[in-house]
Amino acid sequence: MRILAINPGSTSTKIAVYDNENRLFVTTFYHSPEALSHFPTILSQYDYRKELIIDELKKENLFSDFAAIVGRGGLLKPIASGVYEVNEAMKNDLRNATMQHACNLGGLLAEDIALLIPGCKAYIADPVVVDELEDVARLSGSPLMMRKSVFHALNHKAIARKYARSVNKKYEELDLIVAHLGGGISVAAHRQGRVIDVNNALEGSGPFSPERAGTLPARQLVDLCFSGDYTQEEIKKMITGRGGLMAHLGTTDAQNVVKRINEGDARAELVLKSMIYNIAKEIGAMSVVLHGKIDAILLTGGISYNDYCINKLKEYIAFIAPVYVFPGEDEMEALAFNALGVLRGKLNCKEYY
Ligand SMILES: Nc1ncnc2c1ncn2[C@@H]1O[C@H](COP(=O)(O)OP(=O)(O)O)[C@@H](O)[C@H]1O
Ligand SMILES: CCCC(=O)OP(=O)(O)O
Repeated sequence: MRILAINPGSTSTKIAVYDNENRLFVTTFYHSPEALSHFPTILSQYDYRKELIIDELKKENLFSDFAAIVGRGGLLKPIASGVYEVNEAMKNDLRNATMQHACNLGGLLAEDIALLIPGCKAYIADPVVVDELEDVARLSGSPLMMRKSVFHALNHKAIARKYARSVNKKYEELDLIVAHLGGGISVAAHRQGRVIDVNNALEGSGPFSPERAGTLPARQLVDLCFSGDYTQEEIKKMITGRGGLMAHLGTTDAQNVVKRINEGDARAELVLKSMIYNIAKEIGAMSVVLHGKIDAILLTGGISYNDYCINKLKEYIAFIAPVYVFPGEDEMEALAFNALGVLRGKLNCKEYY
């Protein structure tokens, strides 16, 4: 059975073709800020990304009899972890999502391309809105504002399961802290297979990241909003897209920041150390959520490739639990294997409504 997995990210689109468990092909299209600047919204990037995918598959002679196409799921209503068939309700919510992120294109692209192939199914798996929060984690200090579960659910679950397999345990038997350290950063407490607390990685909570501001001082933010100096759009960009390393240092590339530190840039050193310090604090917070009973801390995402960052982070957190590093992500395989599980009747396919 052939599966096509599609993962649209803020700066790239990844695709992979699987024949059952065997990966036949994987590639990443990188989209420069200039290339994306022509598109006023995420949705308007749709045709551009779709053509790239189809052209590449045709070029590789891989545009064939896919049994299923599975996309990274977007900013839908809060839902349970699992695989969902793309349907009208989902497409409608993806098209009209108030929060913007390229993953909103995953389900739409999967369905549109599946329609070109007779009998081909379209799914999403573990979208960024997987919500398993405990009730106590949902309240903020204002009844007008609830905390939301928005995070790298697909990679968190894939890495947690991979670690569980490596110690011959089930994910559902373990208490873990997982930190995805990418363009956005999410730190979660996984208690026996459920993500009971996590920072909202997209909308301004938790540590700052290469392109996001994380939690900001609330009163100063209010003053900024009403200063008349910034539009609503500009303030939103300060929170997501142009916050964090980008705001302080003009780059979202953590690798470049480490290079600058090695060249003696003291400002770069302070900012990166502060980002790491804030990640460590969030991991500490999640250790309390798990009552200090933690089997392992798992670090993943692109920044986990970097020894400077990982070593500095370990200096803070190593006392909490053993730390394991899974650089990059396992999202493409997780997407494909989730689709295979459904096609083989081993996983339940859920309905979105
Ligand atoms: N070897 C590396 N050293 C330091 N940072 C890295 C390295 N490789 C990737 N990164 C950083 O990881 C971040 C992107 O992580 P990634 O997981 O690819 O992002 P996303 O979560 O947006 O998919 C960028 O800041 C990038 O510079
Ligand atoms: C939490 C939403 C998904 C997300 O932030 O992904 P990236 O870090 O890849 O932009």
